[in-house]
Order: sequence, then C-alpha cells, then structure tokens
Amino acid sequence: MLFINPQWQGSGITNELKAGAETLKLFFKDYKFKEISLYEKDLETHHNIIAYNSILKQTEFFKNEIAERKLKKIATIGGDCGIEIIPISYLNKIYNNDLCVIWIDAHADLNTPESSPSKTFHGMPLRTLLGEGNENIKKLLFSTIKPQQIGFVGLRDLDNPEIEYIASNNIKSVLRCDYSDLENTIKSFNNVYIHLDLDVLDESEFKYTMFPTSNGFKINEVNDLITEIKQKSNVVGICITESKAAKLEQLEPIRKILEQIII
Ligand SMILES: NC(=[NH2+])NCCC[C@H](N)C(=O)O
Repeated sequence: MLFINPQWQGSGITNELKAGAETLKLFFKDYKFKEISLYEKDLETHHNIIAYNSILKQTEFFKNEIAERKLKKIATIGGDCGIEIIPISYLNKIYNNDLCVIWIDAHADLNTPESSPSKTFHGMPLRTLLGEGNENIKKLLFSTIKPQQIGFVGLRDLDNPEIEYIASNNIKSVLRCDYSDLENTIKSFNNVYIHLDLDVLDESEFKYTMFPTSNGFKINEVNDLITEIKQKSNVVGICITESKAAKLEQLEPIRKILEQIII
C-alpha cells in the first residue's frame, strides 16, 4: 500500500514540502495511493516542538489510516521525516521487533525536544521511535524500537547530543553507500525497513530538499544500494522524505529512486 503524507509542519515554518508532496502526487498519478489529510492549524510551539498540536493531529490521522488496514508492507512518500514514527512503529509491532531500520539520511533525527537546536519535529522521529520524547506523541506509537535495530548510512550533519547518543548506544553508522558495510546488521533480522531522506544526496545531484549539502551520495549509488537491499532481504517498508521539488521535471533525475518505493 502506498501512502502520500504531505506533512510539512515537522520541517519548521515554511511549507515547501507541501508543494513537494503535490509534485510527487503527480509523479505517482498512475499508482493507487492514499493521501493523508493535512491539519494546518495550531502551528505554535509547545513542549519544545514547533507546530506541536498540528503534528499530534497529523500523526493521529496517519495512525488511523494504518490501524484500520491489516497491512504487511507499507510504502510512504513524504512530507517530512517526522511521518516515519507511524509506519516504522506499526511494522516493528507486527514483525515482533524483527525489523532492521536502514536510515539513509544526512541527519540522524535523534534529537529530543530539549536537545533539538531547531525545535522542528523532523529532527526527532528516530529518538521518538526509540522511546524518548514527548509523551503524547509517544502514546500514538504502535511500538518502540531498540538502538541495535538501526543502521545509519551517510550521516554528515549531526548535533553533538546525537553524536553522543550514537556512540553510547553503539549504533551502526556507515559512511560509504555500500551494501557490504551493512550486510551484518541487515542479516541479523528477517525484515528490513528503508528510510531515505533525499538530503543524503549531494546537492549537485538533487538540490530540492530542505537541507541540500555537499559531500553527499550520488543518485546511482543510492539507487544501487536500495536495489541490493531489496534483492537480498525482505523489505517490508520504505519511505522517501523531504522533497520540495515543485515541478515534475525536477524529479526526473531521481526517477529510478522514486520508483523503488514500489515494494
Ligand atoms: N529530517 C531532517 N531533515 N532533519 C534535519 C534535522 C536538523 C537538526 N539536526 C535538527 O534537529 O534540527
């Protein structure tokens, strides 16, 4: 099942990811997808999270859409990375924690509301999934994950508390975009979830993200990695986030990657 979740409120005060999701809807117009409704009121900061009430509501919308279907696989297009807390916690629950989460991203998204420098929720979803963060948001999770379930690929813009969390919890983090570096982590589980934030790509390859930066991966490298993970393991979930491309032609260079969403 393919979901399009245009949640942008987790990325801060501009709604460029909403336009990004509109473009992605056009890109995927021939596929059957379900769009998650937006709730764009209540954008004030509470509990150290920008647009707190709106994020709570959107998370609830997504949760309800997933809870009423008996899905074994979930594919999602964002929106911001904050949407991940629902499909990952759902799949982790139905596969009894036998789920490896491969997080291909320039950012670790491991902030708590207190440690976050920006107070934007898209920097917090993984820490939330690990069971820390805002209580009301945590109540919406289907389950929580453990640090050993995570494999980071391509982190290059971290906050100090994230660096400390990764080190003290011994989380696997590789800097090359190469399956062999991840093989042992993936093979410890029977099921895999792939998270792809498009900002892991080098800005010269794709710049339509909220944080385009240099020293990123090439489109082909990321596409090959996803292909290999799909060939060698049971991918039960995938999500692609943070595109603000406002025109279809801006998505053309990443067509192959976007088509990987079909699992
Ligand atoms: N999903 C993202 N693009 N996250 C960016 C997070 C940036 C920064 N680490 C923060 O927490 O504010």
